[in-house]
Amino acid sequence: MTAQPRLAFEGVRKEFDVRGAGAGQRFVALEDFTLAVAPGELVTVVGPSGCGKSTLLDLVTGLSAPTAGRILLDGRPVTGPGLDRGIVFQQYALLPWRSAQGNVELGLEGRGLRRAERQRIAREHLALVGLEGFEQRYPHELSGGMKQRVAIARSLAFDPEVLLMDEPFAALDAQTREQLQDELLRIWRATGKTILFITHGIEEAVYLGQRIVVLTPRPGRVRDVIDVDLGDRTVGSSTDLRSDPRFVAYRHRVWDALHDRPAATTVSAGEVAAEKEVAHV
Ligand SMILES: Nc1ncnc2c1ncn2[C@@H]1O[C@H](COP(=O)(O)OP(=O)(O)OP(=O)(O)O)[C@@H](O)[C@H]1O
Repeated sequence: MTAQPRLAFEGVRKEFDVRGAGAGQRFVALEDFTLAVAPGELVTVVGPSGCGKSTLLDLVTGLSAPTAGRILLDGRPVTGPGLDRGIVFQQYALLPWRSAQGNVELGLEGRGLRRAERQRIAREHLALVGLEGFEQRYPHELSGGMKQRVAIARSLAFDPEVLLMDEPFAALDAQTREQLQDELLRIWRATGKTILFITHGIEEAVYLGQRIVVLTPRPGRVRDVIDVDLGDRTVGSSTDLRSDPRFVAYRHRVWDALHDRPAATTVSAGEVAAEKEVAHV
């Protein structure tokens, strides 16, 4: 990568104090995490439960600081939270007493924008996520998928440099999840945002990522970084793409990396192999 990365992790390590049994010791959650994410790139991070995926996002949001190493956003060290990073969690975190429009406007308050301007930006972003006509609905009047669309609109409305997504579709049913994956790809293409997407799901990591970072369990280290080339991913052709031999080959490669099998045993792209279903490892 020659241009300056949008987001760079340089030898990031995160330790926690151990409580209870083993108190006084330090627990290493992430070790030597190094990665450069280019502007406009969509990178997925996949790893087993407890490998430090959420810890990694906390570090990028600036909610916690690395024990060693550093994180740079456009070349500047991350030292705390900021509006240059938007985050979407698994739980939608919408305010129940505010409409969809009101929830999206929330992120824009305190930015010195006039009310009419906030309303316009919120409406535009609700339209971007396919919620035109639902602006006045309250969270309890929206489906899980719609709530997550509102959360995505809210994160994009203040125009962050980077969108951080922490298993955003994990709580949704399979069909809604696939729909929102397509929506995310469409939104990503429309906005050109840099996205770091954390997931448990191998298939989700392959479907969305231009690159997939595979983490090892305790401590979380980069086990593999896989470039994904699936040709022209036409949104809406997800069923076909998921059964494409190249897609299946990538799934196997990620599965092997997660199970610490050497790369030599992985199937090559184009090779058709039996499907293994590993939603959670
Ligand atoms: N504040 C903390 N204090 C002590 N240990 C912590 C703290 N936060 C996380 N950990 C530990 O660090 C490890 C990584 O946790 P993290 O939540 O980042 O994993 P994860 O990959 O996101 O897991 P999951 O996929 O289950 O959500 C875990 O073993 C967890 O217990």
